Amino acid sequence: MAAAPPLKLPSKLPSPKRTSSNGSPRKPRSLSIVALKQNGSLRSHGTPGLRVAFQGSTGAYSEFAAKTACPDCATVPCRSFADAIAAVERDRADRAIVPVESTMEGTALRNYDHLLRHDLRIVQEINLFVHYCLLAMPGVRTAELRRVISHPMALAHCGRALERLGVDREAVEDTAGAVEMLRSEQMLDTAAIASPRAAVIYGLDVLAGGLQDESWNVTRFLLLSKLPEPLPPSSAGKMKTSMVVAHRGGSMTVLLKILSAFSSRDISLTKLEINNPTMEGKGPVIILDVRSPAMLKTFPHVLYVDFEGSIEDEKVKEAIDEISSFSVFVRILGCYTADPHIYDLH
Ligand SMILES: O=C(O)C(=O)Cc1ccccc1
Repeated sequence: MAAAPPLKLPSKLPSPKRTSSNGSPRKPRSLSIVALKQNGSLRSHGTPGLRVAFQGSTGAYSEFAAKTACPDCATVPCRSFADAIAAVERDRADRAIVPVESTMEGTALRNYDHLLRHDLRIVQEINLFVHYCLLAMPGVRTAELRRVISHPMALAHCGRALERLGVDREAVEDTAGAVEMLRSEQMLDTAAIASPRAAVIYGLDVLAGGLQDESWNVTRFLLLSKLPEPLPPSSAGKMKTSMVVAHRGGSMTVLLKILSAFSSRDISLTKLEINNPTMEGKGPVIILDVRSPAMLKTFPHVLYVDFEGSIEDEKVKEAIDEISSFSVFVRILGCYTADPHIYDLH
């Protein structure tokens, strides 16, 4: 895998609006949670009662992102991201939300892998500032800590702070799940890294805030749907398209051809990530070819490409046709309105 280029959100979003999704950044919103039981038909983002599945427990960052994207939705906690996808596939949720990249760590390839194996489409993106706090059981002091637990991304984003603390690190499924675990097992030598809101929800003490190694810490989430949605009107804002290009050899040649197809038509790329897992001794990338009959295919080389424009634009169609003619596999992952905001929920 090529080194993941950090997301350059400041330059992509010239004057990002740090927006509180509820108009009051400090006040926790009450979240409505539904169990994984209901049946229902597909609803659009704005519809009250839309069910959005996320990986984690109540208070996870993904849940905040879901509430930001669809303020009136009911969130559906799931044990894993695979379960969140399954919830949508089995109509127990209308959408799934997934963190796919962060300014500090680049692309979360594991989550992309899940996305590629299923027939879901990206229908919206959400950029969220992520602030991490160190949370412990009431009364516990920092000097008493031996261990810190959290989601792997949170542990990675707070590496320097954890080194200074000199504690063991343990990865768990999600940040809020870590807080829940502290609470239910009454752990007195362990802290969790999670949001200030998780501290309020679970009644823990905040021992420290701003734990992330870099203050500019934005995570990009994608909202996924089972069925295609009508493209938003052009008045809704700039459109963006995500696609995957997979092939069996000559990464550099394919890369140059892709760049040429886009640059010759003046189409701006907002993401370009090369994934060559077999070069690291890992298995190939598995992608569902959604054309009929749908089938799983394996590829040693994959490129994730996001660009400005809609699949209905003539020049975008031409670029995709040109790329498809290079004996590569192309799948459009979604076409959606580019999010001009960076939401701040701390
Ligand atoms: O664990 C969570 O709370 C999540 O939603 C995953 C995550 C972790 C860290 C940053 C963004 C999302």
